[in-house]
Amino acid sequence: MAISVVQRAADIFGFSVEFRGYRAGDSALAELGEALPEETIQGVRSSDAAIKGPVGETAKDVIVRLRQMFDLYANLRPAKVYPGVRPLMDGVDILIVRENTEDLYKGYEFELPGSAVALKVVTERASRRIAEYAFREAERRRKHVTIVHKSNVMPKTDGLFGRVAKEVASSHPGVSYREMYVDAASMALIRDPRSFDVLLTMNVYGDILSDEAAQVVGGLGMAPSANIGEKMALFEPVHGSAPDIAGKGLANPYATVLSAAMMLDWLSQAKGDPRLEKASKLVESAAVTALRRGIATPDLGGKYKTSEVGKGLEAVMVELGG
Ligand SMILES: NC(=O)C1=CN([C@@H]2O[C@H](COP(=O)(O)OP(=O)(O)OC[C@H]3O[C@@H](n4cnc5c(N)ncnc54)[C@H](O)[C@@H]3O)[C@@H](O)[C@H]2O)C=CC1
Ligand SMILES: CC(C)CC(=O)C(=O)O
Repeated sequence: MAISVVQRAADIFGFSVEFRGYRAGDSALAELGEALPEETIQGVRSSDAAIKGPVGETAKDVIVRLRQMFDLYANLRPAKVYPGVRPLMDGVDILIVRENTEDLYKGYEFELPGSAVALKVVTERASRRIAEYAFREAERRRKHVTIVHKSNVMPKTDGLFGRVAKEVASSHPGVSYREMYVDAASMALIRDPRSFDVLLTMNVYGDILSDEAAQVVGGLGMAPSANIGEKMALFEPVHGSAPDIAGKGLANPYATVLSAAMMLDWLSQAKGDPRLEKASKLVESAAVTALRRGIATPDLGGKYKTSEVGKGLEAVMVELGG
């Protein structure tokens, strides 16, 4: 779906795109013996940008590895109410900025006799660069950051993250901020989601809170994401392989389509090509128009299959793109 939408945008705005497909995930493990084959790693490395679909139970060996391998340190997870969806509350527009390379997802787990241990890794460098990213994003939005951690229980690790985030806050006087413990933040996301603009948090909390925020704005089928590094970026829907609905044509494709829009926007800045920015805007506005017209899967109350939503969306792109 992402490919056809990007190709359609390319046709409309007159730029060329070369798509290369690479295997990863459960099927790659079963058929090739590796969830993340070397060819896929090289493919990601040599591309201008990458987009990943759901890969299943081996997600840790694919996406967590790619994030760390290519230092894709900023995980951007917007949670925004689109027309035609059924949100818990209207008017919500949150950007979760999640540190993407450290914390318990670093993968240092050990078994001992009768117990198991995981190391939570937090560095000043990674905390500072993600906080800088979040405050810069807030400057372009509603100028408010909520810093989320649990330093009352983990004063060394989460304490470091919170301290560095507040130091960064002091160099962005135009952006206001508040601090919340993650348990209180998860409650506030339900009770008062409109009070959030940018939510800056650590890796594990960001993973969990972004599923919650997605549900607040209409469900995981509406949640795109970006994994951004200094020079590379990889885009993916927040959701997984949805085994309960897989193969039935029920999966909502908007999360993937909106991830493709994020990719075009990132590429427009990376390449300095305004046609790519126009393409990104067209994909998003076509999604808005299609959703207004009820072109949606059953999770949104629609009656269309995944592929029908894709065709409908492309038709709207052509209509809006001229
Ligand atoms: N970043 C990644 O690659 C991720 C991978 N996963 C993997 O995906 C597999 C399934 O994980 P789950 O915990 O079940 O999470 P999931 O995100 O696949 O599904 C959770 C719920 O959301 C629904 N859902 C997800 N995507 C949807 C869509 N596009 N349209 C409509 N409904 C949708 C599902 O039907 C399910 O009820 C696991 O193997 C997990 O490891 C899960 C989350 C993220
Ligand atoms: C490895 C993934 C399943 C973890 C996750 O849900 C994510 O980081 O998006």
